[in-house]
Amino acid sequence: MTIPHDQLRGLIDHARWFGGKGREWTLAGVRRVGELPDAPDGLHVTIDLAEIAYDDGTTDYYQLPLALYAEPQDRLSHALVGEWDDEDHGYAYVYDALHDRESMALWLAAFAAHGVDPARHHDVRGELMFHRLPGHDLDIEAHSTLFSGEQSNSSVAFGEDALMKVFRKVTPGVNPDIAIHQVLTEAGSTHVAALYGWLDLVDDDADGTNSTIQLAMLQQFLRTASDGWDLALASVRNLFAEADLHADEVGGDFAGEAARLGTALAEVHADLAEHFPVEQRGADAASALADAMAGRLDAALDVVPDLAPYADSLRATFGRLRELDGIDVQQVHGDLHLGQTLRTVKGWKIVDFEGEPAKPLAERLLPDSVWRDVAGMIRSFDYAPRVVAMTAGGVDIGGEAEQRAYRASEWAARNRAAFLEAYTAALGTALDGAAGTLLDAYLADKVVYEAVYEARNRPGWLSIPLAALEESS
Ligand SMILES: Nc1ncnc2c1ncn2[C@@H]1O[C@H](COP(=O)(O)OP(=O)(O)O)[C@@H](O)[C@H]1O
Ligand SMILES: O=P(O)(O)O[C@H]1O[C@H](CO)[C@@H](O[C@H]2O[C@H](CO)[C@@H](O)[C@H](O)[C@H]2O)[C@H](O)[C@H]1O
Repeated sequence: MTIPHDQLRGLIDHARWFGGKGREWTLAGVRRVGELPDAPDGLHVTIDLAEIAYDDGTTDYYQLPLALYAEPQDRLSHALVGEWDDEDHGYAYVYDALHDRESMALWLAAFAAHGVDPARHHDVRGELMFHRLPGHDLDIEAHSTLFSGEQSNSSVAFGEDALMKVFRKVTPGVNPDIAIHQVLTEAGSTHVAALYGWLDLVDDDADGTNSTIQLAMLQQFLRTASDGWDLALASVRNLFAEADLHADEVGGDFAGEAARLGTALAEVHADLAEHFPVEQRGADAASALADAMAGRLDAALDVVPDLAPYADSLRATFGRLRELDGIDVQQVHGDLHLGQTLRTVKGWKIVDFEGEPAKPLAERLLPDSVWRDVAGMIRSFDYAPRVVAMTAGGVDIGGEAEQRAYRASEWAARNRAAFLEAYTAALGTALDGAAGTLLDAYLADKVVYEAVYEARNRPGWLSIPLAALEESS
C-alpha cells in the first residue's frame, strides 16, 4: 500500500512550516526520494517529497523526513504521523524523523561519513549527496533537539556543536541560504554562522537530465546567542515600564545595538558585493520594480481588503520609484528582520539567507537593492513596540494605551535612526533623494507583504502592518 494521503495531509495542514495556509490544496502525490544508510534493525529513515497541488494550478513540493519503525515508539507519540503498510518496508509506525534522536543521529553520521570525501558524497541509494566544507570536526555523539520556534523550515541542534536546517518547501536549483553561507564562510565573514555542510538530492528527470534539489544545511550552532527580536521586545518592555522616562534614559535602550546591527549589515552587504555580481541598472529596471510592487499590491488587495484605504498612497510611493533613473543591485539577504539576527559575545550575526519564503527559489538569488534589507529591519523596529503595546492588554486607565502608542513610535524612530546612521556611515553612502525613494518603496512593499503574511499566518497581528499604514497616511 502506498502512503495514505489523509494521514500526511493532517501533518502538513497543521505544520507551522506549511506556506500554503489559506489556499485550497490537495495532496497530489508522495514520492520517496532517499533513505539514510546504516539504520538499525526495525528502523528505516526516509525522505519523501509531498506534492501539493493548489486550485490555481500551481504546485509546491514539501520535504517530509520520516522514521518508519516496525514497532510503536511510546517516546515519540507526540510525533506520530500514522501507521501504514509501506511500499518499501512493510507495516510501519511512522513518525516525523526530526523529533527522533535515533533518526537524527543517522543524518549527522551521514554528514560525517560521506560529506568530506567527494568520492563518498553519494549515499547508498545513490540520490542523496552529503557535502561538507573543511575546517570543522563534527561531534557525532551529540544528541539532537528539534527547535520549536515559528519557522518556515525545521531546525535541529546537535548538542552544542551544529545546527541542521531542513528545508521544507523545496524546488530544483541553488538554495540561496547555502550558496550565501558558503561564500560568506569562505570569505571569513564574522557576521554569519559558519557553514559546515549541506545535503543535495540529485534527481533524475524523466528526460534523463539531472536536477539538484537542496534539502538541508548544517552550520555552526550559536548556542549562547540571543535572538535580536527577543532583545528588542525586552528593550521595549523596559521603556513601557518606566512611564516618565525616555528611551535614552532607560536601562535597556536598544539604540547602541541598532547601530551595531547597521554596521554588521553594511559589512555583509560589502562582502556580498565583492563575491556576487553587482549591476547598475537603468530606468527600465526602476519602472519594472515599481510595476512588480504595484502588482503585489493588487494581489494583496484581494487577500486583505483592509488595505484598500491605503492603496492610492502606496501606488503613489511606487509611482515615485517608477520615475528614478536607475537602481544599483547586488546579492542581498532578501527577508531581513530582527528575528534573523542573533547577538553573540562576538557581535551580531545574520541568519537565514533564504530570501522571502513566498518567492520562487530562482527569483531569490537574483540581485536586488540593498534598501530591501534596510527596509526589512526598519519594519522590524516598527513591529517590536507595536507587538508589546498590543499584548500589554489590561484596562486602559488614564490613557495608558495612547501613552504606549506614543512611546512605541519613540522607540521605533530612535532605533531606525541609529541603525540607518550606522549603516550609511559604514558604507560611505547617503540616504539622498534616490535612495530615500527606493527605501520608501521597499518599506511600502514590505508592509503590503506583511499584511498578506499576517492575514494568512497570524490574523491577530494583521493590525500591526495596518496600523503602520494608518500612521503614515
Ligand atoms: N547558527 C545558528 N545558531 C543558533 N540559532 C540559530 C542559528 N541559525 C538560526 N538560528 C535560530 O533558529 C531559528 C530559525 O532559523 P531560520 O534560519 O530563521 O529558519 P527559517 O528559515 O525556518 O525561518 C531563528 O530563531 C534563529 O534565531
Ligand atoms: O522568518 P521568515 O523568513 O519565515 O519570515 C517570515 O516570518 C516573519 C515572522 O516570523 C515575518 O516577519 C514579520 O514579523 C516579525 C515579528 O515576528 C517582524 O520582526 C518583521 O518585521 C515582520 O515582517 C516575515 O515578514 C516573513 O517573511
